[in-house]
Amino acid sequence: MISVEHLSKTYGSTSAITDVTFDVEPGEILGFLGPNGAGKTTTMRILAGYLPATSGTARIAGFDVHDNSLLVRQRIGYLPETPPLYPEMTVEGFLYFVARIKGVSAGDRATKITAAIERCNLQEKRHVIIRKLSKGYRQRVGIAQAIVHDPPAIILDEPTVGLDPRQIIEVRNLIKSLAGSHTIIISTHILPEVSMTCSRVAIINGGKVVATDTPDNLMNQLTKGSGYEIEIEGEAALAKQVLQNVAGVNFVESISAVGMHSHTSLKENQAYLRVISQPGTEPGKDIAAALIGTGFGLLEMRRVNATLEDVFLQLTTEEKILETETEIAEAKEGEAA
Ligand SMILES: Nc1ncnc2c1ncn2[C@@H]1O[C@H](COP(=O)(O)OP(=O)(O)OP(=O)(O)O)[C@@H](O)[C@H]1O
Repeated sequence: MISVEHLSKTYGSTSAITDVTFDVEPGEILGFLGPNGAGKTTTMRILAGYLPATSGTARIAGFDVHDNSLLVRQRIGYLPETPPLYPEMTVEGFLYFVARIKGVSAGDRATKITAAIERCNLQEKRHVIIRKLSKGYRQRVGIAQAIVHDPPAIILDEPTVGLDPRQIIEVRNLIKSLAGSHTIIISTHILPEVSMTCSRVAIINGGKVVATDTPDNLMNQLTKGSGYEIEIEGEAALAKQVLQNVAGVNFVESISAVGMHSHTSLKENQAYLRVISQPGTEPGKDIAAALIGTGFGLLEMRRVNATLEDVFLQLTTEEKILETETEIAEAKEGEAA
């Protein structure tokens, strides 16, 4: 339904996005996740036909967003970061206006507007002037204007920014209810938004897509992934040696009480360890047996799964670390010369 290939955009000498490629299947919700300045809004605006790309192509429902921008605009609903609302219009008046410019036939307008109002739970505010609405209701009007012509594809740029926690839940539920019958892209820098709402995620960083997969697959692929937190009685250094030799164990590290998910205060001769297991392995039983078999007291052991936050941090910070290491190496070479 949405197909993006090798899309790049430069603003003067600033490269906003580089070689962005991804697809969104019909009925899917794709989370376009990235930190501030990653290139999310630039990509959303190109997809919505509001900004020309420097190179590459984007197609929605088979139409090129640049060559057929009018046809594309009729087939998408777009909620920009700041919804384009007319504050002096009533909710219903505004939706009539949008339905007309989106090409909804006069005979269909009343039905489609009522459907959008009901879908966005705006019945009570139908005749209220937009200026008088709270931020949460305005956002719902923003979503209503994006769906009023019943487009197959919906593009939402940071749809929950500035909302309070209750409004955020309402807007997320509304977005989820649109999936299936619509294909949706949500751009966000908020991780929970993606794991709660989206079936797939594309992570963008520094203008490049660094991963595209389901949240679960991304977490499974994470090398520094799932494992166990263990509280032992005995010497940490010795326990680490024992655990390093257990099959399925990737590495072992000592952690402080603060690093434990649930912690009690440590007594003398007690330690907390984190064991990271190799992807696809479950060495829990062998870890417990190895510790007890070598005379350690096993006070607590719990499984800890990688979170999307871990994936996100790994994917969006790795390049920086490499850069820094290169910089350090170059600096050292410079010093030696
Ligand atoms: N009109 C512009 N002129 C010059 N540079 C721009 C322009 N718009 C965006 N940029 C730059 O392009 C890059 C990507 O910006 P973009 O707004 O797409 O990121 P974003 O992921 O949406 O960020 P945010 O979450 O902060 O909105 C940034 O470095 C930004 O400074």
